[in-house]
Amino acid sequence: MTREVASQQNGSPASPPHQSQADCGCGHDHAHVNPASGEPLIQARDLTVEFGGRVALDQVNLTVHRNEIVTLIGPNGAGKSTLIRALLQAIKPNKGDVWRRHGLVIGYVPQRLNIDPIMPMTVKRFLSIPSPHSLAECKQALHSVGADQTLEQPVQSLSGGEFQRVLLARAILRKPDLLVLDEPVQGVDFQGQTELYRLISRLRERNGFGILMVSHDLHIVMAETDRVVCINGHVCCSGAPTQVSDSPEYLALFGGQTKPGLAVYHHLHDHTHDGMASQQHTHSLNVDHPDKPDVAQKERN
Ligand SMILES: Nc1ncnc2c1ncn2[C@@H]1O[C@H](COP(=O)(O)OP(=O)(O)OP(=O)(O)O)[C@@H](O)[C@H]1O
Repeated sequence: MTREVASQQNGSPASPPHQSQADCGCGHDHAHVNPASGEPLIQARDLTVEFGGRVALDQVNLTVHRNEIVTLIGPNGAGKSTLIRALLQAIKPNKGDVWRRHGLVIGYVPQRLNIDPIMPMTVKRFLSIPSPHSLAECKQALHSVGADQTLEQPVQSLSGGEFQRVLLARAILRKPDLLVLDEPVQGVDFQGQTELYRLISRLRERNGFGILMVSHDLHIVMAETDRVVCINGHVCCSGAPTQVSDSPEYLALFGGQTKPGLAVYHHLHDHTHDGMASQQHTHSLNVDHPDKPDVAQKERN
């Protein structure tokens, strides 16, 4: 049995969002406030989306605050992208609404971006589509994502990790309040994924963005996430990563994918992993040999 989402008020989109004082761990997504979080930026309220009479999202509630990272997880076809599109107002919900803070600016990194392989385009040019930006701004944005060297390169020549960083730089150039990232580590190897998630976390720290991202990853992403919302047409459960990973709803959906002997932990140290074999260096604690990992510290709270 799934834990149902607590219904939030059905006010107009202009009315202030509901907000509770702390993450109570009840599994409901009723705007749990991380101590580090600030004001609500965006809120889905009882969103229902149907395609041809088929329900893709059923009364989904979700809030993202300034300075917090919320990760959406769920199996294929669970409605993650549909929820993102509804929040971006790219599709109209059949029921419910989306509340946005007045003047909210969103930087969006889509799941897919098809770039014409025939038409070479430098990163510099790519960053100025659709809005022009000065060279200094482009350089600064690339610097902030650790991709300075790509400025003059054709976009088509970038590695998966470089491309995702450039997409992030492009989103940041909008000076967003909220970053929405639909699977930001696609096409990136394991080590690169970890580094990208840590970069996203640093961008939040530096800029105070609210960040909403979609991920298929069950372990690495949790290390850099304040709140996980697990959806499968509806919100199955939500809360702090360790709460969600222990919940029966999460285990019913993902339990089979969890590698034996691995548990979620928060990545508290600060180093790069150059030279480490990515296959051997997982970012999960080996619970069979808890003394083994020298780079991990299990979350305690
Ligand atoms: N434009 C559309 N027309 C019809 N059905 C759609 C449309 N967009 C999404 N769907 C359906 O809605 C459901 C949710 O799709 P969605 O892409 O949101 O899932 P997802 O969780 O993002 O999946 P994935 O992890 O595979 O990307 C799926 O059954 C999908 O087929």
